[in-house]
Amino acid sequence: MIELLDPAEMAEADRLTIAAGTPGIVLMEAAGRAVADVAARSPLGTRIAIACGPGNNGGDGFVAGRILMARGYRLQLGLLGSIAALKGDAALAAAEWRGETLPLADLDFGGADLIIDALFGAGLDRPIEGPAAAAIAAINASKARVVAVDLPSGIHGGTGQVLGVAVRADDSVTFFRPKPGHVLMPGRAHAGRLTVADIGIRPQVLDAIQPRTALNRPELWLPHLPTPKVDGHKYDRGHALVVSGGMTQTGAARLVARAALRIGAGLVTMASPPDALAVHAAHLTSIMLKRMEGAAGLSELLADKRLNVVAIGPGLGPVDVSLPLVEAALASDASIVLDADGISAFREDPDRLFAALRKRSAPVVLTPHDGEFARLFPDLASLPGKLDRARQAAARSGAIVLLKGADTTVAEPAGRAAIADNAPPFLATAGSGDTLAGMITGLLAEGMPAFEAAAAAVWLHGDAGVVLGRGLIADDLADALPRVFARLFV
Ligand SMILES: NC(=O)C1=CN([C@@H]2O[C@H](COP(=O)(O)OP(=O)(O)OC[C@H]3O[C@@H](n4cnc5c(N)ncnc54)[C@H](O)[C@@H]3O)[C@@H](O)[C@H]2O)[C@@H](O)CC1
Ligand SMILES: [K+]
Repeated sequence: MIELLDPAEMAEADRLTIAAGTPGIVLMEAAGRAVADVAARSPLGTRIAIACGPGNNGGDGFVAGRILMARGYRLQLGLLGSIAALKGDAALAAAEWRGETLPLADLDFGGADLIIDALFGAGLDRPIEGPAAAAIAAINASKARVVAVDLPSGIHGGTGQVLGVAVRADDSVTFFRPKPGHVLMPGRAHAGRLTVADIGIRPQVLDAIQPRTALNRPELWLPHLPTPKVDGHKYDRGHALVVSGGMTQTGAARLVARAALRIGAGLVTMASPPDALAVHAAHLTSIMLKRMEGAAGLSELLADKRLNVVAIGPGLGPVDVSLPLVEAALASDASIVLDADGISAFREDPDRLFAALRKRSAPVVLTPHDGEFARLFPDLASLPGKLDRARQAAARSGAIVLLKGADTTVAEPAGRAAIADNAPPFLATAGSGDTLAGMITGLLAEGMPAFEAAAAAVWLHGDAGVVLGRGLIADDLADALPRVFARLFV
């Protein structure tokens, strides 16, 4: 598992390591060396400019400068503030630097082939302005390759937000573990290629820190992915019910149903309003079809306890239709994936949803995009950072909250969260979200725990996008799953 440590957790990792006997300057030496190694992928003769800030990020810059100079690179180093004002490890690192230290404003970024951005890292705590902002503008205007130390300066390590202005790096070199800000947008786009260097912090410090955020990678959920038994039966793999909208909007529900079946549900049944039965009958093959007369009809269907998951929301229709249906689903014992119109149904009264959620024992996964999120959690929508938004929404609602985007974040009420970075831009296409809802539904049907099911579906959906690449449409995503699984289980 790849844990993501926010700046406070990372500072704690440093502190514990130093307390256990490794001096901070030893960590800084290792950090500076890792930066120098990435910079040194550019050949000798490269003209390097190093921009150092007033804290330990700048200290890393001094170390990298010393090492690169010893390797024969031509370089200039500029400092924001004075050497005399440096403290602690940064002061020690600067004392070992034998070259000239220019005022930051005197650095010739335009004449550099490579810029090392060591202005601010984990300690950035306010918007950047003044001379540092001018330096960042000059770095971004230059044609040089940019290597950021820890984080691109201006990106907040916890949220990925830009504070004022931010460096656009080609490479970022971080230490021990990545931060949420390396994965959350726009931080990920600013960071470029990420190198995570070992600087001698022992993974045992994580036992004390207990990080709650991880990168969404298979290690996180693979141990929970159900494997069908050799002597098993389709009834062992769950039975999902997908609730369809009316005659003119049935496609979304079929995307959900197909994805649920493809990913592994034993059986999938489409619950269809009477007017849409003929349309579905013309399209469905391996998915079963049942007639559903309004909310009462849905309740009747859900009296069959073998239906262990309900997917409801995609193409469901306006609030007068959708609200009673969702309330009928919420009153059942089944797990629920609530998406799209099913979420918007509560825009006038989100507390009504939260109250219903508190009464349930089976899990609910909410899968809003930003607009739907703002309908349920208007006060949280403006929080900086998707991670906090998802986490606070999960805590408030008691549901697993999956907040979509290039950095889809899944959070559970107890605080665990996973951030994905594998979705290609082609995934942002009509019906893609319906397929994702279906993938979660299928994994829940098979009995996968809800947080892991949501995280797994996000990753598998992203990988289906990678497998298909340019030209994909949502209809293809479910059908790409066999190839995705083949890659996963090589
Ligand atoms: N022993 C350690 O703690 C280690 C730290 N490391 C480096 O240390 C960095 C963190 O060091 P620090 O905590 O000193 O923090 P930073 O060096 O990131 O920045 C803190 C300094 O910048 C100032 N500052 C913050 N925001 C500003 C703004 N918007 N405008 C102007 N000034 C601003 C602060 O007042 C403080 O002086 C990491 O990112 C990493 O590069 C590495 O050397 C590994 C070891
Ligand atoms: K930096």
